[in-house]
Amino acid sequence: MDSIMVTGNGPLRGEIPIAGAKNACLALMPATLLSEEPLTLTNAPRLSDIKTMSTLLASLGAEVSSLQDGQVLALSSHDLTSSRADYEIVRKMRASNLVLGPLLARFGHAEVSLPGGCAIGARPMDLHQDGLEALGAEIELRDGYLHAKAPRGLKGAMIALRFPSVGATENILMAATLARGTTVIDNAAREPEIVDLARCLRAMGAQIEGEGTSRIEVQGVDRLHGATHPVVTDRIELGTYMLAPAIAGGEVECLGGRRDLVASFIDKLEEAGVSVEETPRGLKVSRTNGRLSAVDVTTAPYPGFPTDLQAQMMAMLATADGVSELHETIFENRFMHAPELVRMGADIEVHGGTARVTGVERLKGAPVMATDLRASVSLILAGLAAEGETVVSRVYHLDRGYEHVVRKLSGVGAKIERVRAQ
Ligand SMILES: CC(=O)N[C@H]1[C@@H](OP(=O)(O)OP(=O)(O)OC[C@H]2O[C@@H](n3ccc(=O)[nH]c3=O)[C@H](O)[C@@H]2O)O[C@H](CO)[C@@H](O)[C@@H]1O
Ligand SMILES: C=C(OP(=O)(O)O)C(=O)O
Repeated sequence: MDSIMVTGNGPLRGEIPIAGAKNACLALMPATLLSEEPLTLTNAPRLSDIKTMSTLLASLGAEVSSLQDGQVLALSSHDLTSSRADYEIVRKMRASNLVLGPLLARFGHAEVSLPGGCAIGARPMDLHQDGLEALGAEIELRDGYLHAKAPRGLKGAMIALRFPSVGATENILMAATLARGTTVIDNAAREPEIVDLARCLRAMGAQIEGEGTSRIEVQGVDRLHGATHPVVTDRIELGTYMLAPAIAGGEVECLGGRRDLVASFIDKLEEAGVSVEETPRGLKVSRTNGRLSAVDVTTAPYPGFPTDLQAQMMAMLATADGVSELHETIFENRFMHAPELVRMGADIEVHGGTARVTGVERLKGAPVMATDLRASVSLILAGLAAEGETVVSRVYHLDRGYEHVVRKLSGVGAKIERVRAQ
């Protein structure tokens, strides 16, 4: 297995282009299942998760072509042959569950393997299931698969989510586009990826209002048509690279970055002493003077502080002056990076959903192991300012969500390389 070697070598300078959002693209791709006509996605990120979703869609009979070095995805679901999402693919990536709503809406039945938990938490699908059942689906769990059918078709309904789940909102939203009548999703997730999905569905002919608020209303239509849609900027990749100069010092412009995508995250950066400036091309981040200050962070659904930036933020706070508390409220087991940061000399105590980080002057390079996607990149960020060499193993987690990480970071002066497995 490949690993990444980083050597802390001082301030970073230059620009980093930010890719299209993994989590938006993973919801947009299954939207192809809703229409017989082609869907083209531009600004797609080049990631292993996107390849996994392509494989899943191809297993259902969809055609997926990757054009322009992977930045354009041409999808067609004209001749679907299967409505079964197999365990062998679903187990590799939880977002595979996003084919459930579209398949059910298009075919009136679907069998989707239950993804199961992952390193960060149990991640059940009860909200997806309850929402689709409210639309008239009958769903039962058999042999590890959710067997869903809607013998009389889907019918619009009032659905109030107990929690604003991103995936459940996406599955219900996609299914509702082809349901008869009006669907209202209350306490809907408000993430930019939901807004992006709604915009794409609208370009395909869906009637949707309220995306980006807690109440989404959908008027079902008989059919959706083809469309071309640009994937929204990846706010998590953006936040990750904004932390590179915050940790290592220097000034980096993140091209394509927008303040509104990461406003609550920027509030915390600024509170810690990082400077963030909007430019015509994106966001310029700099840290020029001295040590950063400790800040407390609580993760929350959008527009709150994203759980997907919590690990990376911890890497920054590991060397801030004072004691920071990080409260993780979305996933029950998302501090797996803490013991690895401790191996690098960080002072972190974890009690349940709270991590108490006492900033140290400097981290020291060490061999560390990534357990999930954001944990792996947090260790790379920590390595940027650590003394000596940090070797991050299990890089396949990183490949799920960060394209060209070595190229992007070495482009701003970091000493980083991928060490290929023998
Ligand atoms: C591919 C993708 O877009 N992944 C993102 C998506 O994941 P995902 O869509 O899985 O996240 P959710 O918003 O659904 O999950 C948030 C919380 O709700 C719980 N829950 C969710 C569904 C359900 O039916 N029942 C239930 O209890 C989960 O266990 C978790 O504790 O949003 C998360 C929260 O912003 C991000 O961290 C992930 O990167
Ligand atoms: C948790 C993440 O992804 P997924 O939902 O695909 O596991 C993530 O992107 O940080």
